[in-house]
Amino acid sequence: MHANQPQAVEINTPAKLNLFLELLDRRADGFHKLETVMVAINRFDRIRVALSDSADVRVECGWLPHQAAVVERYRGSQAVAALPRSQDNLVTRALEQFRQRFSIADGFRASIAKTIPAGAGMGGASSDAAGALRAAAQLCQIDQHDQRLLQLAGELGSDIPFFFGSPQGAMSAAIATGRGERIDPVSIGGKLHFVVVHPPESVSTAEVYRRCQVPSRPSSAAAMLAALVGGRGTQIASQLLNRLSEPARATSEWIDRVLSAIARTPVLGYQVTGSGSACFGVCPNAAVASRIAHNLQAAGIGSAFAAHSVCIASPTRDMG
Ligand SMILES: C[C@@](CO)(OP(=O)(O)O)[C@H](O)COP(=O)(O)OP(=O)(O)OC[C@H]1O[C@@H](n2ccc(N)nc2=O)[C@H](O)[C@@H]1O
Ligand SMILES: Nc1ncnc2c1ncn2[C@@H]1O[C@H](COP(=O)(O)OP(=O)(O)O)[C@@H](O)[C@H]1O
Repeated sequence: MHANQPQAVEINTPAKLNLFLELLDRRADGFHKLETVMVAINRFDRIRVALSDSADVRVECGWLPHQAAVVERYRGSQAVAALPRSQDNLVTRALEQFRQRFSIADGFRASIAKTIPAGAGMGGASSDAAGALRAAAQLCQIDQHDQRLLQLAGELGSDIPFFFGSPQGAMSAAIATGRGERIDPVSIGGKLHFVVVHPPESVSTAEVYRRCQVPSRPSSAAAMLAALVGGRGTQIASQLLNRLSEPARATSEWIDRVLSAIARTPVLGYQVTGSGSACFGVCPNAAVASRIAHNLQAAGIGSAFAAHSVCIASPTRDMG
């Protein structure tokens, strides 16, 4: 280790919402070619990664108190995704692969404090894995935008590269193609405001993709991209699309309940995010988003919160 090398790195890993998701084709390997527009939002897990003299990877993962209370309230009623044990955590796989790929002799210790609901279509596991890889890269003095690192990220999970942000500077939204691993940053004309509702039932991404259908004439994301540049909530709301919403609704009855509750509020438009089960509404501003979140929370359909778009942040060093 060099004298000025950080011992540990921390990073806030954001959740994402899919504003647009269209399926283009089913590939021979079972994955789907898609076009999706994702935006990072201010709901974060916090991950700390440290180097270790013992040549292995260990990961601790737990809910922060507020989210733990939400999970506890619904435990036993419906399947709220449990947090995986260390060996099944995507972060463990990410750090193990990182050690192999970059021939790192040291081991890693990681701890994750979670607030992003699991199995919600908000990308929590992918964001944690991206944070772990970016932190490990910083600890080992490897450039965070090194092509080998991005390649590894894409192999580990389709959504992981989005959470690396852009080497060109601050990025909060992007269009993802391929199976989701090819990222092009998208400009947005201002901060976007949302209300997000996560029902007390998680959904498996693989199960939703198993039930999906590729349309014969897929829609294009072009109008959504233009609406984002304009930054007007009403236009963005009119372009929301999610081709996975039907198979997601068929997988969990909660999704229809949440969507009808959101439909009764003054949101500008609403949709399922990713493969569900969380749904969101586009709001004209922060005050409206908070008021709607408060009312939806009282409706007993899960956990509701206001959110806004954020830039994907850089890891911070800890020399201690
Ligand atoms: C649906 C989306 C939309 O952003 O997000 P989530 O709902 O998971 O957050 C993504 O496409 C999810 O990406 P991610 O969660 O990284 O999926 P992966 O781990 O790569 O794949 C999980 C499973 O989903 C299916 N899969 C995933 C991506 C893709 N383009 N086509 C697929 O068919 C495959 O069956 C795969 O085994
Ligand atoms: N660090 C992690 N955080 C949350 N879930 C994880 C993690 N690592 C692996 N998983 C597993 O991945 C599944 C889905 O991950 P998540 O990102 O929360 O949902 P989604 O793919 O719907 O966005 C979880 O149900 C859990 O079993």
